[in-house]
Amino acid sequence: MPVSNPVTGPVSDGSPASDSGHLDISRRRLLGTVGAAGAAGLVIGAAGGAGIATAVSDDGSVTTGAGGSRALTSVGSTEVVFHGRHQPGITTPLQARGHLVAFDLAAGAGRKEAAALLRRWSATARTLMAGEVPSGDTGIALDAGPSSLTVTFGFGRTFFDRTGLAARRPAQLDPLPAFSSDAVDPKRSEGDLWVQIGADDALVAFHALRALQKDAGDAARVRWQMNGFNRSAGATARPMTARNLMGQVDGTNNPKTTDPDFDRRIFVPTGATGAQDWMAGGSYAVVRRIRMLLDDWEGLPRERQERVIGRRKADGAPLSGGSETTPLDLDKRGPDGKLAIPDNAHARISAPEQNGGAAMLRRPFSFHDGIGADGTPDAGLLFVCWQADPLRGFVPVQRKLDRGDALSPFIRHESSGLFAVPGGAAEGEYVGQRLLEG
Ligand SMILES: C=CC1=C(C)c2cc3[nH]c(cc4nc(cc5[nH]c(cc1n2)c(C)c5CCC(=O)O)C(CCC(=O)O)=C4C)c(C)c3C=C
Ligand SMILES: [Fe+2]
Repeated sequence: MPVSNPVTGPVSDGSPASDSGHLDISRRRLLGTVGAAGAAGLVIGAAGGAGIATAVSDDGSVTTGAGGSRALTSVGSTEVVFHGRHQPGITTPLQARGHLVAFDLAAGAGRKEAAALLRRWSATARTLMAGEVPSGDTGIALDAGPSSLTVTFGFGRTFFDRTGLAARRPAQLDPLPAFSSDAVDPKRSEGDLWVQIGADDALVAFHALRALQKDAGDAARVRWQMNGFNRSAGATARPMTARNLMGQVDGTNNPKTTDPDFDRRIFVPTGATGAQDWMAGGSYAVVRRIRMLLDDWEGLPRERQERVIGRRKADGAPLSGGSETTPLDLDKRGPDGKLAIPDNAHARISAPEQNGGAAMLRRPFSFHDGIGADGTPDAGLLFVCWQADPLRGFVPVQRKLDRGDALSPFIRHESSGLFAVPGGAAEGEYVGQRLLEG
């Protein structure tokens, strides 16, 4: 039976490898132990350097077990493929844990050092995503399977000057406009290089973060780092759209991979010319750390919270009626003659039909970095959105939200980044090779 995923839309549980390179085994029948799997099917042998054993049950599901003696739960066994047309971590279903890290190249490091770094990083990402254990490993993730680990690499505007590649910098990396409601800290913004790590296990995610930081060596140093989370797989009775820390169902109206125009909106086409040629199959990520003013938000009665967004809190259904997936009826009026979805409601203002069709794929993590001296939580959304061109995605929508979104009094954009995320690496290639060696 197909299930719905907040990022990719309906997901078939029949095919082992989906469009997004996700070996989709997590939603199939769980196998308790290799013994149980063996009764149902066949242990087909070891995969990877960690002595991982894979079991196939009679319904075709695949479970991977550490050491061959014990099956992992399906959360641990799910593997996302590193190589492909697009990098992983864009259409991959939201993971429970995330790290966003920006690096600056070290003084004196240029194109040659950057190429060597991307080669090292790609090799590490491929190894860890396959659940293999690199030599000299820290041991942090021993016993765990790949756990849907993804690692995604991007280049910031400043990377191109540092590497002598300014002529190949796409215009899409021109700085985002300043928005009137911004309270952006430059030290926690932008960066030469950006790495997004996601995994369904916190140790697996941290393990990848450590390995990549070590790989950076003398070539690059961390500029900023942010840690995020989402709901764990299996926490709800059925797969459903995620909630954010305001308690809203968030992600409903994301573009779906099955939409006919999905690729055109999210990925740079093959055949792109000029400075964009190396970006074929790539995408642009806008990253915003958005603090939620939770005390103020939680002081609002539920009905007012719902009018701020234009959707019901319980199930995410539009205030114009229907269920979560019913399209917004922006013209519908209540018995009092007022618009059912208020004219400053967040969902109305951000809807593609209000923005000349501008659309983006939102793939955020929540964050919580402790309680401030004033007693308020430093918590909110690590908003990450993907598009083929930020000027036809994030920018027009944020311009409009900036002018009159009912949500604005309850949030604060505290940092910002824009990164060119090249297409995925083919077997034997590293991410960014077409730029760095082209
Ligand atoms: C500029 C882009 C956007 C920012 C920044 C943003 C921040 C933000 N959003 C929520 C909560 C929700 N957003 C929802 C919908 C929605 N938001 C954007 C864009 C930005 N949001 C878009 C394009 C859409 C889809 C609009 C549509 O097509 O209908 C929703 C409704 C459910 C959904 O469709 O996801 C919620 C809830 C927060 C809390 C937030 C900043 C912290
Ligand atoms: Fe939103």
